[in-house]
Amino acid sequence: MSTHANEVLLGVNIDHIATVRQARGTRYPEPIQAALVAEQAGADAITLHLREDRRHIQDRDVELLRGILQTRMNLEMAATAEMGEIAARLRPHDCCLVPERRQELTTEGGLDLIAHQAHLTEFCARLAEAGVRVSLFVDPDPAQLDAARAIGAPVVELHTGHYADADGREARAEALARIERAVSHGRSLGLQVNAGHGLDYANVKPIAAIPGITELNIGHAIIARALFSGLDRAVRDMRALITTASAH
Ligand SMILES: CC(=O)[C@@H](O)[C@H](O)COP(=O)(O)O
Ligand SMILES: NCC(=O)COP(=O)(O)O
Repeated sequence: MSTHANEVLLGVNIDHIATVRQARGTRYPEPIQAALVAEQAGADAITLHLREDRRHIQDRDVELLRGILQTRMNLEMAATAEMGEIAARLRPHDCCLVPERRQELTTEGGLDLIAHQAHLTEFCARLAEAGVRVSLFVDPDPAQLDAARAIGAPVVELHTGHYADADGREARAEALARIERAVSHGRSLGLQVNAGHGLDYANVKPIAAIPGITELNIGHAIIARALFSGLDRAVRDMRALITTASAH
């Protein structure tokens, strides 16, 4: 676990260990083993996305990890009745509510909090009652952050996918500036502001350097690098990049 008070925290997303397992229906690779290695290598939390279609993480993974993790479990899920029941039963430390579309390859954007404000207000209240800290996965849009505040969620995670996918320096700088403004706006509303999606070894530093950002959730790039350098090394290398960037 990190000890520096201002250090940006790293949540390691282990979904794609399960993606490889599900590709063959084997018993390996084991996401539980990955989570423990990631914790030992310096992860501050383990993130996993229990998708409605169960394409990677399975219910059994969440159940086993809930009793084993030594850091925090950040469970990503859609705001459906089924997922609400699972979260209320297992009570992960954090629950990040995300949009899901069956045909998507990966999460394509943030939740529309304005369109679903009434449902999400009720959903978040039920999770808070169960002792779960709720985070809302949103685009870096001030109106969405205002809605997060109105809904009563203590945490938001800014979707960094458009920053990661930006084509060219100008587009990347524009996407970064949008995230910087959103962090500052979210903090002014009293929200904890996290970020994630599509972050990798080449693009993480400017995001980690944003003042006021608390935690980055990173999965695909870390698991991909682990194929060649091992998961322990892959987590340590990402941890070091974040630490260096957030120290300046
Ligand atoms: C919500 C988010 O940005 C990620 O957790 C992402 O959902 C990872 O899971 P997938 O790779 O299945 O999209
Ligand atoms: N919430 C973002 C996350 O957990 C990891 O996303 P990615 O690094 O796999 O794109």
